[in-house]
Amino acid sequence: MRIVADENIPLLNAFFADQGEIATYPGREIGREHLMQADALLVRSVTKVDAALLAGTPVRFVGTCTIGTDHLDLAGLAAAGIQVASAPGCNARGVVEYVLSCLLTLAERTGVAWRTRCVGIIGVGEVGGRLAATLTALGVDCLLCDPPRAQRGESGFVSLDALLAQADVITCHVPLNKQGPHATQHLLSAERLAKLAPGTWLINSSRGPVVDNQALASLLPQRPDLQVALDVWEQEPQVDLALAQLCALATPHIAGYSLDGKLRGTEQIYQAFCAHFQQSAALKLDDLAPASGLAHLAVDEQTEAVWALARALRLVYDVRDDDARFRAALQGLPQKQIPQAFDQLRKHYPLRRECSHLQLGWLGDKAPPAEWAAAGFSCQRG
Ligand SMILES: NC(=O)C1=CN([C@@H]2O[C@H](COP(=O)(O)OP(=O)(O)OC[C@H]3O[C@@H](n4cnc5c(N)ncnc54)[C@H](O)[C@@H]3O)[C@@H](O)[C@H]2O)C=CC1
Ligand SMILES: O=C(O)C(=O)[C@H](O)COP(=O)(O)O
Repeated sequence: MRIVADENIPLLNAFFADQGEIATYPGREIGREHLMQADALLVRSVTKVDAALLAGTPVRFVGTCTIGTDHLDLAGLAAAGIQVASAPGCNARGVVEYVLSCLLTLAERTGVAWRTRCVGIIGVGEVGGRLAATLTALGVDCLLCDPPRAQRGESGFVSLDALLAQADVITCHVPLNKQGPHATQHLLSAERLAKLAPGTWLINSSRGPVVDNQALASLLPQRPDLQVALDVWEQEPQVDLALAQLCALATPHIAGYSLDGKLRGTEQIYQAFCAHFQQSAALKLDDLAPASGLAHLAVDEQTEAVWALARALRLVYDVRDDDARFRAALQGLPQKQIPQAFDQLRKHYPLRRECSHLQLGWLGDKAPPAEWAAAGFSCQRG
């Protein structure tokens, strides 16, 4: 068995060394010449894979250790008889924590309490669904928009235009679909952006083209009331630095970059690979993942739950650090050098664990507030 893989897949050897011979390359550089003897191709989001890339190669399995699949030509690969697997939900919690951190930061900067804002979630799948559950547990009002789910008869959704008119915060969690009845390319078009209510906070951590970046860059100089956080960019790894300058928060596509999320992605693809090649999937992430490196925070009945949660979140993840690194690395660079600097920020991303690695030590006599557990934090006595 020969496996070709992106060099940025963590625990690649730990999971796959027993399965065959592994050759790794930078994800953006994987070409047909590397695949002429490969049975399986394992990628992340930066490798564009279509039937033409694989034509004439023995590759019969493609696994992407990511949630998004817009870099894969799913229809073409299926027509060519190539099995494709992705890692649904693997880093969804990381994205939720990124959004929470954006809310805390924008609240601090504007002086508007984030818990009083109505959050409009566009795309209510793994990420949007977990975000809605977390915010609801914290007492935040949410509006949900997901036409594919509404069309399947599920209730509780509003139309996109109703959401845009009513929400104080808009956060996008849709896949990038260029065609079809629910296409998402430029879902936030120039026309829709122009209608954003005064003081709206807009967060995009889905895919760059979901928001018309050129229209946003034209709008923002006339709308200083809008607060925009962009994690994804229309021409990645190229970034429009003028747009980044106008954003309140700018990061290099790292919303889901918790180590936990990346490792779950590798494990999910290992399982799919073993199922495809009829191998037993004997290895478990719990046995291979590095120790948790728990952070601790002691709280008691006098501590306001929301204050404690904000403090807890800052201990594990702070989007301001990613924003500062992004601006320090990219500002003033000639355009030609931006893609490499963008990729370097992602390749050398600091260790980040999820909130499940934070222990809230409860010192009170009564039971700890239920909303903490509901919001995804573990709380133990002492
Ligand atoms: N910035 C980052 O680091 C990360 C970005 N992502 C992006 O986030 C996207 C969403 O992730 P998940 O929630 O896990 O995907 P998911 O597939 O579980 O959920 C997506 C939801 O969007 C809905 N949807 C589709 N078209 C829509 C439309 N036109 N309007 C409103 N809703 C629509 C779907 O019905 C579905 O419920 C991924 O496809 C990926 O592109 C995911 C992980 C990390
Ligand atoms: O899972 C997804 O979808 C994402 O957007 C990942 O965060 C992408 O990470 P890379 O594959 O670009 O490392």
